[in-house]
Amino acid sequence: MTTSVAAPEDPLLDVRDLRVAFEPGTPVLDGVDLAVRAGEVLGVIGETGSGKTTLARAVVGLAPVAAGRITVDGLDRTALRGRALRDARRAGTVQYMFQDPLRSLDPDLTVLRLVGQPLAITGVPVEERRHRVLAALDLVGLDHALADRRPAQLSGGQRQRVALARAIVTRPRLLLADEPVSALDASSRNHVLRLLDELRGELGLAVVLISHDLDSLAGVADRLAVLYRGRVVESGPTDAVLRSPLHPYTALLAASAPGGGPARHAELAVLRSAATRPPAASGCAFAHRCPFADAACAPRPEFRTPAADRAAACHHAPDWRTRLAA
Ligand SMILES: Nc1ncnc2c1ncn2[C@@H]1O[C@H](COP(=O)(O)OP(=O)(O)OP(=O)(O)O)[C@@H](O)[C@H]1O
Repeated sequence: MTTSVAAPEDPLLDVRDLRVAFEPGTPVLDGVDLAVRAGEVLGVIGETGSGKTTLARAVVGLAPVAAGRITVDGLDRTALRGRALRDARRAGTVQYMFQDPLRSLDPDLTVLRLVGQPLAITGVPVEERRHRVLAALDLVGLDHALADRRPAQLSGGQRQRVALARAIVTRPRLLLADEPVSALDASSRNHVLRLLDELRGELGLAVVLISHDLDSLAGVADRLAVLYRGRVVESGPTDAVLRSPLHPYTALLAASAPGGGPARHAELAVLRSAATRPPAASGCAFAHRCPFADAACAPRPEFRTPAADRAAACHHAPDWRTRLAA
């Protein structure tokens, strides 16, 4: 079952039919497909518990993959074991920026040591390490004078940049940034998002940008994947997805975002009007909350636009909007 759209060129990250379960029989990710090209930012949005962090952790080998395939630059990472897995991790091709830099950065280490850690692991000599750390600090706009400070002596925005410098110091091909701006004020948030945008161009990075906040993604993500209860319910170019959502859940997210306008408020009222029922074990993941759900929603849904650049896991994707207007 496929609910996302493969990028037109060979993707750098290709996730197919991914299933992750911490307990048997209760998948946290249930048949996720997504693809990201080099130089592209894919925004992954979804409410709390939808599986965003688990998706990123699965890509870096930190979550139990029950089925499916994760390919990075042509290498099937789910097939790696033992030494091959260790080597792939140490190579630093894929970097994961943790959600909370205050907790993920060792409080006892200086910025120089923190950012240099991934290089130390790969055996880069001290002098070269220093040189590359300072170059990474330049890239993220941090003054070299901060190199001797520890995390507690930095602002939230500076800490987030240290986390970013640490993530790019190995010159990765793929960066998974998990809520990189959620703890920041508006000005630092814009700064870090702009930085990510520049870095993907300068380094040809493929970026998976995870957020529960549509506003943070709207300005920087080329495409969006909307996660709901462990499934990608909609994917496509950001502007198109936000302008005319194909899935009622995406419409609910878009209408709830600030600046929706009166038309969106009316839509929101309808979308929120459905009485919530217990979720069904099969079929559409959103049916229990959807005002348009009917018997047609019992099989697992898939809809694609004729140009195949957008997809939605909704049987009613072509017609629910007309019913909304009726
Ligand atoms: N190690 C684990 N063991 C058991 N269940 C887990 C584990 N990690 C995550 N989960 C469960 O998987 C589901 C998805 O969690 P995940 O952290 O991926 O969601 P999320 O979308 O990133 O949420 P948030 O926006 O709150 O960070 C949740 O129900 C969570 O309780």
